[in-house]
Amino acid sequence: MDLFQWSLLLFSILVIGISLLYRWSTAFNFHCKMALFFGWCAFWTANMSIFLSPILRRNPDNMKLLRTFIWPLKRFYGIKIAVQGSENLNMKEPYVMVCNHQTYLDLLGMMEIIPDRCVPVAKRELLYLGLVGHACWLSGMIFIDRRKKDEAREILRQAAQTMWHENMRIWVYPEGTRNKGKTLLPFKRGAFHLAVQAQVPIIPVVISSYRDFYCSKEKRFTAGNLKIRILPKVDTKDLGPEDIPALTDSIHKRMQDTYKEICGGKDVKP
Ligand SMILES: CCCCCCCCCCCCCCC(=O)SCCNC(=O)CCNC(=O)[C@H](O)C(C)(C)COP(=O)(O)OP(=O)(O)OC[C@H]1O[C@@H](n2cnc3c(N)ncnc32)[C@H](O)[C@@H]1OP(=O)(O)O
Ligand SMILES: CCCCCCCC/C=C\CCCCCCCC(=O)OC[C@@H](O)COP(=O)(O)O
Repeated sequence: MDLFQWSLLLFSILVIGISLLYRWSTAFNFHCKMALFFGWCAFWTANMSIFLSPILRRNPDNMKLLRTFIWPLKRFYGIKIAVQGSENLNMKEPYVMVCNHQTYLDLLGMMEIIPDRCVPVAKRELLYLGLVGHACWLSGMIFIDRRKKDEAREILRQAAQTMWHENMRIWVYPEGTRNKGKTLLPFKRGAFHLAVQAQVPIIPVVISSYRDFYCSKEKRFTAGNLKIRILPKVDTKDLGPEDIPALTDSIHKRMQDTYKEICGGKDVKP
């Protein structure tokens, strides 16, 4: 090999080496940040469960603790959250909040805006996460088993009955699961039945795509910006079960349009 060939080989090795290091460091950074997320949640919920359970009773007011514990995480990650429409939450009465669901990181957005005495509807599996589950239970979260549909509907029916009495707000992810697609999944109807049964308004919330700073497939997690738009309330007064399909569809459309708008009208992927 002559000098030129040697230098070409060296250069190629250098380029491949640097790109491999970059990939590994991006993936390493991603895994560290995700470990921090779960570790942080596990640490604080364990503390809440062990040290505060003797003095706490199951109560939606305890959501304030989770809200406070999660607050520093966005600072560590360098995620700036811009909230639009907070004035739409200035209501004393109970309501149902519906929000799109993309990743576990939605927890940061949810805790950024979740009002007092508002509890999420969560999959029952969370309850089985030991001390994490216990802290969630202490915070008054509503657990449903998504495989037992009748039981899930019954739990939501009971929640509708207690919302006024206990002055509670309920947060539902109507897609029913995390969604990495470009558009929102069709909505499950539980949240809308809940609001109609309780005769409370629905407040749609849309969180923008994480694509610019987070992608689990690419193991990429950098600093970035997130937008949350809280839409004006949708009244359900005098609506009945027959109105639910149209109600669900109209809110889905508004949220889908808003999602596209706050993602800059781009063809977005979370
Ligand atoms: C440091 C801090 C640490 C923090 C620690 C951690 C904190 C974690 C907190 C975060 C928790 C967030 C967790 C998020 C989740 O777990 S999302 C997954 C769980 N949530 C949901 O699944 C809610 C959405 N699902 C539904 O609403 C469903 O509708 C459900 C109630 C589950 C029923 O399922 P399914 O039957 O499949 O629903 P459909 O919508 O397809 O409806 C079928 C028909 O049933 C009718 N229906 C639905 N609901 C009701 C109802 N409540 N009452 C009467 N009838 C109902 C619906 O209308 C359909 O009939 P028609 O087709 O209209 O005739
Ligand atoms: C012995 C097991 C010990 C395991 C310890 C794990 C430690 C976990 C620590 C903290 C848990 C924080 C959980 C955050 C949950 C955020 C809520 C969420 O986003 O759940 C996903 C759910 O909406 C939909 O689930 P799927 O998309 O259907 O999937």
